[in-house]
Amino acid sequence: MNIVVIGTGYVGLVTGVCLSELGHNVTCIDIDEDKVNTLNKGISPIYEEGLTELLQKNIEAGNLDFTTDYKKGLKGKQMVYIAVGTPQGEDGSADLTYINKASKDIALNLENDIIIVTKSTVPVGTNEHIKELIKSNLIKNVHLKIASNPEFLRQGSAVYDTFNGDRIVIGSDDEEALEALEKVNAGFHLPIVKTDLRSAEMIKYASNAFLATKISFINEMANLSEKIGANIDHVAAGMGMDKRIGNAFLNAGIGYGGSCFPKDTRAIISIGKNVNYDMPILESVVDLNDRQRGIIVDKVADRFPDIKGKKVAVLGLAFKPNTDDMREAPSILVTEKLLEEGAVVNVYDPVASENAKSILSDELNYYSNIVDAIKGTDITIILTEWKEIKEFPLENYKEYMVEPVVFDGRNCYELEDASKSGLEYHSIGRPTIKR
Ligand SMILES: NC(=O)C1=CN([C@@H]2O[C@H](COP(=O)(O)OP(=O)(O)OC[C@H]3O[C@@H](n4cnc5c(N)ncnc54)[C@H](O)[C@@H]3O)[C@@H](O)[C@H]2O)C=CC1
Ligand SMILES: O=C(O)[C@H]1O[C@H](OP(=O)(O)OP(=O)(O)OC[C@H]2O[C@@H](n3ccc(=O)[nH]c3=O)[C@H](O)[C@@H]2O)[C@H](O)[C@@H](O)[C@@H]1O
Repeated sequence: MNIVVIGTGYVGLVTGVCLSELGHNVTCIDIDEDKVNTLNKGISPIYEEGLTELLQKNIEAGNLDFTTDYKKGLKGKQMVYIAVGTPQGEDGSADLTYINKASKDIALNLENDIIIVTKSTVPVGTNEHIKELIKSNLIKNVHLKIASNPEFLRQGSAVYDTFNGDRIVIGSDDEEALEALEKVNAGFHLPIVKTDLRSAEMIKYASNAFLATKISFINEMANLSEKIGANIDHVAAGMGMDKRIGNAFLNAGIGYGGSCFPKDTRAIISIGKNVNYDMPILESVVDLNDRQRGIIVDKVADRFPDIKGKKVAVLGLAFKPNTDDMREAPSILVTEKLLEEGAVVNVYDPVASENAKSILSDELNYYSNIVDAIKGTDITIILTEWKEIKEFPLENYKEYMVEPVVFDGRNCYELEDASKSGLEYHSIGRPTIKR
């Protein structure tokens, strides 16, 4: 199949690369010229395991190329995937500016019949809107079909998830579009859920909202466990063994971040508002998550009422491990609050530091390894559970810090190990270890 993908962010790039790996002929279009030039050289602008290898292999094989030119990109293609961003608007709803612009640009450059496939996460009803928008701006009398194909990949394991996902969802009110998409995706050998347009759009929001709910739920249990002397690790393990609950997504911590859960939970609440339907469960999920992000700073303030002049190391800046993405990362709020209180803040992240520099305060001191970041500090705060941080020996905090007090926002260490290490160790939903 000849395919064009609009947008080379996480989703567009991974989709384009993986479809080319299946043997499809793929062109990716982006408005960002620098990105397109970099990609044509085989360099990935994002950090994702396995992506660069597949990118280079398929460019060399002649299956994959990148352009800013819609006319060239769309020429002779049978399918156009839309994978541009749908960020959070000011009122919490999904901002469709990029979707609208891409749709108009497709219409103004399209010269043959095409199936439009929406990969971006869009409010229910948007696919119909996209089709109408393209139709009303067409320069040639061509035939359009539309399908929704929401994306479920996780950052940090995007390529793996694409080839090993639990399901592929395709929604359309057109049987031929469903069949064509089923064929395009056949090479992934994954279960395919076929449904109508609106249900497919809703599956995406409902899935993200449910996962976010699971996280806020376990965080609420963690906060209570801490107050009544229970250990959330044991509670989650005991709950998760019940197959009806499942053990995934029960890691308590400082809340969910990233480019999707925060915006998608707010967007679905806004979808409800549009039809006068309140969503009290999701309102609470969002509210608890907002509070959870600040919980580690509250713990520091309880223990050290005045941190002015104290040296603090922050380990992990990305919103989760294995990505350099800083969108909605808890490190934004935490470093801001620490600096506000007058602390001297050292930071370390294995890959997100460069991105962090353009987002976080210039007053932070960046280090290229954990030992240098914690040397001479009074407090260490862990915000991202990178493997390297989880495997960093506990004895080292005692050796390099002035006073070894560690606040672990991701429960990286076993409580039993922490209690043997001679540290003062605070974590989430577990008893504090005193020296
Ligand atoms: N990031 C993720 O892990 C996931 C994201 N999604 C959804 O996928 C969509 C895309 O997300 P990301 O890839 O993270 O977005 P992103 O913001 O990283 O990238 C969007 C890309 O689209 C390009 N773009 C914007 N307007 C354009 C236009 N008119 N023509 C051509 N290119 C244009 C931008 O230059 C950028 O490269 C969103 O709706 C998101 O909710 C869904 C699942 C996972
Ligand atoms: O729509 C999207 O964009 C994507 O959103 C999430 O993927 P992602 O944001 O990349 O990362 P996750 O691994 O889901 O983690 C999201 C946040 O939840 C937090 N989290 C996750 C799991 C957990 O048990 N506890 C927890 O606090 C993570 O630290 C992170 O901040 C979903 O997992 C993907 O299926 C979906 O496609």
